[in-house]
Amino acid sequence: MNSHSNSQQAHLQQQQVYSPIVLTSTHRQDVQEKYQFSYEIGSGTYGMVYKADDKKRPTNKVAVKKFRSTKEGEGLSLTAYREIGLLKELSNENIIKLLDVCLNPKDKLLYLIFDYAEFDLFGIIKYHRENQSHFSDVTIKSLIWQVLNGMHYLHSNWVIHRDLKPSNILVMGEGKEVGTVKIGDFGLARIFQSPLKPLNENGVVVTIWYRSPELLLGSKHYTRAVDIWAIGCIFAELITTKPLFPGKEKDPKIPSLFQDDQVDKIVKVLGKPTLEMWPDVKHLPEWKRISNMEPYPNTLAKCVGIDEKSNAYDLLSKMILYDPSKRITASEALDHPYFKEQPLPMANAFAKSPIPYPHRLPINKKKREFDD
Ligand SMILES: Nc1ncnc2c1ncn2[C@@H]1O[C@H](COP(=O)(O)OP(=O)(O)OP(=O)(O)O)[C@@H](O)[C@H]1O
Repeated sequence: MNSHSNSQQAHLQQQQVYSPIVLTSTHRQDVQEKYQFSYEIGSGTYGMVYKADDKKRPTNKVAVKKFRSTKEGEGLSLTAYREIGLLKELSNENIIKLLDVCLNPKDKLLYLIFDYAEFDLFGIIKYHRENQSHFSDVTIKSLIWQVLNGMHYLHSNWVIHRDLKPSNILVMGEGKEVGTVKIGDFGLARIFQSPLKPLNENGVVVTIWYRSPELLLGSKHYTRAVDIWAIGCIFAELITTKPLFPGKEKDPKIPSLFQDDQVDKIVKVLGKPTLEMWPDVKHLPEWKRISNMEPYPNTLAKCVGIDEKSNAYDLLSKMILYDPSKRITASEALDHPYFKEQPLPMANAFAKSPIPYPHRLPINKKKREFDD
């Protein structure tokens, strides 16, 4: 290739990278003009979540996620805006609908507007744990089937969630979708930050309980298998109502990212990973740290309290598998005999309406004004 075509190509590449993104008027709208804020319902890594009404369709409740500003002077990259635009295109019965994107001219913050879901698995599991009651088999199966169905859709569209946990698994509380699972927060981890840090810059704790062993051992590559591991952990948690691997997070001031206690919790349930079961583990940066550990037997069935010969155990053990390349995929899991035997999964996971769990409350138990 001659130098002329080389420079032309470089110019073209530059155009591709720096072509201006056209922010439509919908993006630049004042959120308070479009949405009537009720109160704050929670906060997480990225900012606060509010319950609100869509002023044009007041019967429609929405959840508005207000993103914290990034460091002084640092806006969101064009790539981030483009990716958010792509998330708006995603649509499946088991993922939460991103309805609108607002760049608020007043505070210059980004707001994402989602369908409102009355419940999430964090609250629902907590309710059962505190009441010492258990989920029925049909509820567990319906919840896991729907999570896998939403995840299969995301994975087929090249979206890896990366931060799946009970508070991100929402459940609709009313209307024709009552009892339906909606996966929330998908795509955000990649756009905004890596969830590898135990504590983010704003001091919000990021849970490591659902983190896969390959990430814990230092892999920098996110694959679909990290989401399957998290779903496996949530499956076990639904059965027992207790987290399967509740590791203690390390003090973030300690420089190493290696989470000893989290790894320890996993090894004590699944046994020590061997090169036979996971040949590629030897390439992971932190492999040395576990290669000298004592061997343990695999006690997963006992820890979860299910029969080793059951289909439920077979599926669970294929999700919570050390080697990510051998871990079951979402599409294979949906085809597993567990979902073909009675009771069959249902669209309303709770098989009754209204769903008998406490509704979301304002986080300060009193109405909070949007701007205070
Ligand atoms: N669409 C929604 N409808 C109703 N509640 C929601 C919706 N999206 C999120 N929430 C709730 O708002 C709260 C805060 O959510 P958020 O996703 O910001 O944080 P998180 O999941 O607790 O933590 P992280 O940000 O680290 O993932 C959670 O209780 C979550 O269930």
